[in-house]
Amino acid sequence: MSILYGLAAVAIFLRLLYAIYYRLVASPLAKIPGPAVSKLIRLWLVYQELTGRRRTYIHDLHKLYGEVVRIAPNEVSFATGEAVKQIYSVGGSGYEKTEFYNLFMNFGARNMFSTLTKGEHSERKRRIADRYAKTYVMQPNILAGIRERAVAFVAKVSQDYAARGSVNVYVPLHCYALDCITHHLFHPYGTHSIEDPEDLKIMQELSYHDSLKARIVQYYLPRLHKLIGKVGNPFASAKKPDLTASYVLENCNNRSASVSDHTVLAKLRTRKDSVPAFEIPSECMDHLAAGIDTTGDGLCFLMWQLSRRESAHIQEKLRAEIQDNPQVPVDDLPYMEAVVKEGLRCYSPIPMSLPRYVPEEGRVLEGYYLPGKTIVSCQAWTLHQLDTKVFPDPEKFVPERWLEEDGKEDRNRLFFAFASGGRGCIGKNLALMEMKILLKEVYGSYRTVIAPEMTASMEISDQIIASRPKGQVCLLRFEEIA
Ligand code: HEM
Repeated sequence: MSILYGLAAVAIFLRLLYAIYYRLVASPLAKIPGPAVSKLIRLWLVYQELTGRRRTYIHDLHKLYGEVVRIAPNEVSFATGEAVKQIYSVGGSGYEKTEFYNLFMNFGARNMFSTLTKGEHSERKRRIADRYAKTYVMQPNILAGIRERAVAFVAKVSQDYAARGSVNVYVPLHCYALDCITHHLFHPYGTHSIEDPEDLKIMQELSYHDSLKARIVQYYLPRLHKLIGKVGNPFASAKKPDLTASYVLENCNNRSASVSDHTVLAKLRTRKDSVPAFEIPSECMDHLAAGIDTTGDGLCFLMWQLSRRESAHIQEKLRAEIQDNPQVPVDDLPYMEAVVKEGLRCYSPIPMSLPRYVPEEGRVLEGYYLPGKTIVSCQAWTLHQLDTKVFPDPEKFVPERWLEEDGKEDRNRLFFAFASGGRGCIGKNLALMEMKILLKEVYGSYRTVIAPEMTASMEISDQIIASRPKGQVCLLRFEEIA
């Protein structure tokens, strides 16, 4: 018996030795630079994810090892424009998504964002893409809906400022993003969370969740997640967005017949032939969630940055452009465009890596052979900073860099805030118009500065894929321009 145990121990030892040899030496990925620990085990990367440090960990590895880094035994991170093109754009939608995106199913059903394969994705995208096309978003009735919410935002902040001497813009900005996306999805049943305390609860439920750890456990250990969820372990219990779910289900199931023709829901309903009824709430819930924190946090970081002392001249320049061109559409203001783009470069609402599988046959990328099913990704945070020839002083907020002709192509190639290719952000045009219209309403009439009592951290805090200001408080003063 003891001989058998001995043989088993030797077999396990040899197996382990071979695994180490394979990962460090024989694997096709062995030549890719990276720390030995990453080449040997995924656990170190998972630890970074659990502690909300994946983005900065990968970024530091890129600074140390260069544009291509092996971050786990079967995972490689890239930071070049060529990799962006190959991974996310070639063949329309690029490489297939990994199971990570299962986390974004809603009500047990898939939606466009969480579909893994190209075929399924393009079928879903065809159903609704026109609702987010630039020409569609630029229609007067759509823009009027956004402007109406921006005016409500300004009314709310000026009222709160008069009452308290500073405004925590984190709250009304997320309300604004929620009200805009629900207008696009469900008008006339969009939320009015800027003014209505009941709708405000939906924003609070969505924007103050703390589910990072639970979702990492759910991704890596789905069975354990289910099991320990039953005994109320905090690692397993991502808080369910019940109010939001009820709101979405109510609109999709009970009010759908009477929503306006321009809405996404109306479009989903008219294509009954191709959209199974049970998938409609999942799709709408995804757009609602995708539209709130991204635009809300992007605007929050941007307004904070514009309110800092060192940005005073930028704010003045933006205000001058707005005031000198009252009749020019916001989308045609070059400095506004540069300010928004620089905001999204410095504070990408989705700064994390977007994982994809190398196709079965394998691929050569940036000179390295990658076998099929290797996980590859790029992250906006690194693409926007690593190459200092393209982005000199990358940590500085300099909108002017986007106005220079020299190097324009390279900058645009590395700009990844909305990802790119067929699976890039469908809400990009809507989000950009929301941001620009709000900035015009605010900075055309107000000067903002950081309130002296502002002590909350504006450090970027990573969530499962998006990021938000760590303190979730941003106190600003609003001084009316005479
Ligand atoms: C500043 C605001 C926004 C940013 C920075 C942003 C960024 C992104 C990024 C990086 C992706 C790709 C994610 C991935 O591949 O894992 C994405 C996808 C997506 N975004 Fe946005 N987003 C923003 C606003 C919005 C809004 C307002 C909507 C409203 C509908 C939206 C809806 C979506 C959807 C549905 C997808 C999935 C597209 C697909 O799979 O084809 N986003 N977004």
